[in-house]
Amino acid sequence: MIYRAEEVRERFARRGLAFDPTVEEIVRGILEAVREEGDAALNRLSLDLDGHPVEEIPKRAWREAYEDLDPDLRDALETAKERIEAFYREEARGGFLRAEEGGVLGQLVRPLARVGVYVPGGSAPLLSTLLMTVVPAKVAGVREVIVASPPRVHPGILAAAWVAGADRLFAMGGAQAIAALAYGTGRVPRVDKIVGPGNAYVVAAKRLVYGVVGLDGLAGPTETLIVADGSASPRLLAADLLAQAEHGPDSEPWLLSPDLPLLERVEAELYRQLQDLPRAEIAKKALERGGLVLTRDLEEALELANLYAPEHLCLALADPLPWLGRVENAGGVFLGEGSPEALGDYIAGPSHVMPTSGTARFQGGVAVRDFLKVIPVVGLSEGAARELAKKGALLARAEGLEGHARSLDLRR
Ligand SMILES: NC(=O)c1ccc[n+]([C@@H]2O[C@H](COP(=O)([O-])OP(=O)(O)OC[C@H]3O[C@@H](n4cnc5c(N)ncnc54)[C@H](O)[C@@H]3O)[C@@H](O)[C@H]2O)c1
Ligand SMILES: N[C@H](CO)Cc1c[nH]c[nH+]1
Ligand SMILES: [Zn+2]
Repeated sequence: MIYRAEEVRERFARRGLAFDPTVEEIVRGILEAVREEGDAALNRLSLDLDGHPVEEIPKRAWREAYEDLDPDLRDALETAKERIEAFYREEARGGFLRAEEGGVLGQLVRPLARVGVYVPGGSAPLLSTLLMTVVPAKVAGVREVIVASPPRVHPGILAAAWVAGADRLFAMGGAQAIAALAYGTGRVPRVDKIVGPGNAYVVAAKRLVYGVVGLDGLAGPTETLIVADGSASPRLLAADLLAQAEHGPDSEPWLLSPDLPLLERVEAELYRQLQDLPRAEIAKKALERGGLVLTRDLEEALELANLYAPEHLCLALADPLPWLGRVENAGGVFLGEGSPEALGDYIAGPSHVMPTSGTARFQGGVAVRDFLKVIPVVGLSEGAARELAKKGALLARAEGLEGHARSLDLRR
């Protein structure tokens, strides 16, 4: 379906994370049950929803899965892990302590102690998501990373846990896994923060436990928005749209271009490539949620892309670099046809866990900083404290907080 820009503008501008009240009600029930009854509810729910009780899978089984893996796949996992690790080692994470008139001001930067990572496994065993979350957590220095993934956990996920250096892994999925990580049960320890994407149940559960634990964000169904000019290949564009459409019927693939013949050729290519795509039925539904959009020019395409704030923004342009300055809202940017999003999904370097549903307006993707906390340090000299106390007391009295003002008066 080819839309005109005016037909999608309002929809793009209004986008935001919407919650299905039915899902939310189910999830509230699950959270409450796990909080109240712990492991008994966790097991019951896991049996009801996933046909299997919760179990912890020991490291020995991860290593065996790794050793049994096809050597080429093992090598691909190792390369992906090394590239993610190298990318996140670059991220600044040092604190500082600055001398200030005889005293010090600074920031301590500390890794979180225990983090829960959710690795989706309902529709596909996303072993790459394990690497994309556990590796930056370990680079940040998190002591204990606990993985949750729906039973029966795919051997590829176990092997990825081995390669990434996770600490524990529980076969548990959905809202019950989020509840177990947030509240803790007899078997599952309570974590400080939950990181990772998931379906509507997982995302609703994460939102509802925020405050009991920290969150990386609410990454849900994947989406991609490609801006293309006449230089782009219809075959590659269609393949890139289908790559993300196959995630789920709720994925959203969009292509924006001022070139109508290009859009028409991509439409024909999509039908052609769908013929033998194993997940064609899923991809077709996703294609109905997204679409092809004819824009006036590339400026309008970029303006709409910023309104939409996609998880992935792909610039399939002859010369993409000069357009980077126009990008305001995106989870990640992919420059040119040689940098397809599917490479970002697996092996380019940055984590593929990126903000969806327009949350890229205010949130970036998973990175080392998600696993750190910043603690300010104030150590003023007597002279500096005396100097600042007078103005501080004035501010306190302006707020009507006499107790604060008196505390400061005593320093003068
Ligand atoms: N944005 C990102 O960074 C990113 C990355 C990877 C994946 N994703 C998205 O993650 C999602 C993964 O979803 P998934 O479904 O494949 O796996 P999932 O692991 O998130 O969900 C499966 C779980 O959902 C629960 N569930 C299913 N139906 C239920 C019901 N009726 N009631 C209660 N609970 C129910 C089950 O307990 C099951 O274990 C996809 O939408 C994918 O696009 C996003
Ligand atoms: N595109 C998904 C969300 O960014 C990540 C993924 C995992 N495996 C394949 N793709
Ligand atoms: Zn993907």
